[in-house]
Amino acid sequence: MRIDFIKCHGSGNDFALVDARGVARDDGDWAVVARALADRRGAVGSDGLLLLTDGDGQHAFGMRMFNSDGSEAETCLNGLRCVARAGLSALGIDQALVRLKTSGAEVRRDPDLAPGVVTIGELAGPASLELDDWPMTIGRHQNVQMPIAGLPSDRAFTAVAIPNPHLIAFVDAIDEAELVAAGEACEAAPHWLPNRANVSFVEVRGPDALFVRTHERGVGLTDSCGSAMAASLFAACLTERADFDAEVTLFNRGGLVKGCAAPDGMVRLSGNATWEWEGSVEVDLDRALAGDFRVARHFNDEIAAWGAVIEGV
Ligand SMILES: N[C@@H](CCC[C@H](N)C(=O)O)C(=O)O
Repeated sequence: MRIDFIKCHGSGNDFALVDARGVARDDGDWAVVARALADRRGAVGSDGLLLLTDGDGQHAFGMRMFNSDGSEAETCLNGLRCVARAGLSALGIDQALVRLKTSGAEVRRDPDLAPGVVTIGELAGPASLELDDWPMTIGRHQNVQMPIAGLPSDRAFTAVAIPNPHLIAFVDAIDEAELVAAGEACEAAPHWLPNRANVSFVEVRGPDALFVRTHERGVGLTDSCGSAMAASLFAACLTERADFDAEVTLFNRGGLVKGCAAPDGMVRLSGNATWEWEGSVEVDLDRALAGDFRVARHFNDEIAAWGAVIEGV
């Protein structure tokens, strides 16, 4: 099967984005396409697959996101900016309500954060602390700033769903091996955490700056995770490391986004949605392999504009 897609990224979290509006395809097939296009040893390579999907009576369009292991996530906030750019542009509108797997989000075109950097604002949430929904069965209904016995780390974690599940620990300095060990313990889907979780270590870099490093569910370490940045900002405000209703810069290995969390759990992010190239690829569904691929267009100006942003970080 031949698939047309755009290779894009939000803050260095990179995706293959497919316009799937009007396309009837099994979820199982999309999971295989995700594994094929996200395979870093394969023809394309990415952190996951994004689908721009049809809207409904309430939503202008929808988004689905598949991790590189083929699992479907409830949301993806770096990916949402990319899907929003494609959806807003396809419909010729500046803002929209977007349908997600289990929730919705508002998106809008924001002023460019730097010359030539297409920028999208998104409002997601409310962030929830209720563990029964994950489910996470650890003998309490919330986990704010407390160690979790099943993890190979005795740090204090805060559990936030937005609505995908995140475990967040504030640290003085990020120990990547420790982060990976905690992430992999969650990836094993232990009996107390059957739906797994994203795990982030966060450094507080002043009253209005956080640095977030994430081991993503279904992927592993990524350069950036938008929902982790949103969940980390909410956790930082909740534990008085940052202020509600104040703008905070959320740095990561891939760049940065601007964020603002409200006490009701709604989190606003504003960041890039950058096109790298567009093309098509042959996917062998039986073997989950991406084969012959052709690039129709490179977006070198956008790549350079984003490059200038991260050079300054
Ligand atoms: N990178 C994403 C989140 C992708 C989904 C996540 N791995 C999960 O399974 O919850 C983001 O930018 O939010």
